[in-house]
Amino acid sequence: MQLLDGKKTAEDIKSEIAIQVQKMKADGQKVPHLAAVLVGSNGASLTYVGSKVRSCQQIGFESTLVSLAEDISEVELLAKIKDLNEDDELDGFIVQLPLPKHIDEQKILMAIDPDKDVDGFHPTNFGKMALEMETFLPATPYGIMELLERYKVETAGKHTVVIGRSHIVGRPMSILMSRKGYPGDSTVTLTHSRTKNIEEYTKNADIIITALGVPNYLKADMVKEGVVVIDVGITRVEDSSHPKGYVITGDVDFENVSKKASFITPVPGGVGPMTIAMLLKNTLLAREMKRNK
Ligand SMILES: Nc1nc(=O)c2c([nH]1)NC[C@@H]1CN(c3ccc(C(=O)N[C@@H](CCC(=O)O)C(=O)O)cc3)C=[N+]21
Repeated sequence: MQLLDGKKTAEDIKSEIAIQVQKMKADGQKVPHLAAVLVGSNGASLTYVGSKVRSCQQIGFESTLVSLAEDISEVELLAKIKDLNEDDELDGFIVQLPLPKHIDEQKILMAIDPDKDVDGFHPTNFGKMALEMETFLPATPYGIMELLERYKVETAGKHTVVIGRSHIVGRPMSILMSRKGYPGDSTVTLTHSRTKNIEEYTKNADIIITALGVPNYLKADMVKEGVVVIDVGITRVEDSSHPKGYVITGDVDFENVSKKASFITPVPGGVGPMTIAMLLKNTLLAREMKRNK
C-alpha cells in the first residue's frame, strides 16, 4: 500500500508556486492577489479560510479576507461581489460555502465574473471543464487529479466509481475522470443516495472516490484487492479527549481498507491540503490570464 500524501504534495506545489512568484517579483510584475469572502463565522469555514489566507502569505501572494455578517442580505452580498468583480487589483476570489439559508447560493455563484472564479463553480467554467477547454478546475477535483498524476496512478481504461454527486466534488470528479488524456480516460460510474446495491459497484471498482461526509462509510468488504481509494470526506466528530474537542474523520475505514488498497489518501493530510494548493494554482493562472489579456 502506498499513501497518497496530500500534505507533502501540497507543500511541493506551494514551493513551485512560490518560485514563480519570486520570478514575477524579480521582473517587477504584480503578484497574484486572492480574496476570500466569508459570510458568518461557521467554525469549519473559519479554519479553511484561515488556512487559505496563511498559504497565500507563505508563497508570496497578496490576500484579502472579506468578512461579512451572518445576516447580510442577498442584495448586499451581490453588491459586494460586483465590487470584487470590478476591482482591478484582484485576480481571483472565492465565496466560501455553505452560505446562510436565506441566501440563494446558485444566484451568488452566477454573479462571480468567470475570469475571477478561481473555484471554477460558475456555469461557464463548469461547461468549459466538461468540454475539455482550458479553465479553472474546481479545486478539490483538481487536487485529486494532481495526486493521481504525481503518484503515476494508472487511470486509462480503469473503472472509477465516484460516490456522491455534489456540484463541487462528485459531479465534476466524474467528468474529469472520463475526460480524454491522463489522468482521465477512465470508465466512470457516478453513484449517489438513490443508487441501489452500491457494493456491486464498489466491489468492481479499480478506483473509488468517496465524497459523502459519512464517517467510516467505506468498509474493507466493499472493495477489491489492489483498489485505489480517494477519501474526500472531512467530518468533524466530537471527541473530548482531543485538545480541539473534535477529530477529523474521512468516509473510509482507513485501518481496514488500507490493507487491501494499492494507493489510499489519509484524512487529514490527503485531499484537504491539495484543495488549498490547487486554489492557489488557479489564482496564479488567473494572474497570468489577466496579464496576457
Ligand atoms: N467556495 C468554497 N471553496 C472551497 O474550496 C470550499 C468551500 N467553499 N467550502 C468548504 C470546502 C471544504 N474545503 C476544505 C479545504 C481544506 C481542507 C483541509 O485542509 N483539511 C485538512 C484538515 C483541516 C482541519 O483541521 O479542519 C486536512 O484534510 O488535512 C478541508 C476542506 C474547501 N471548501
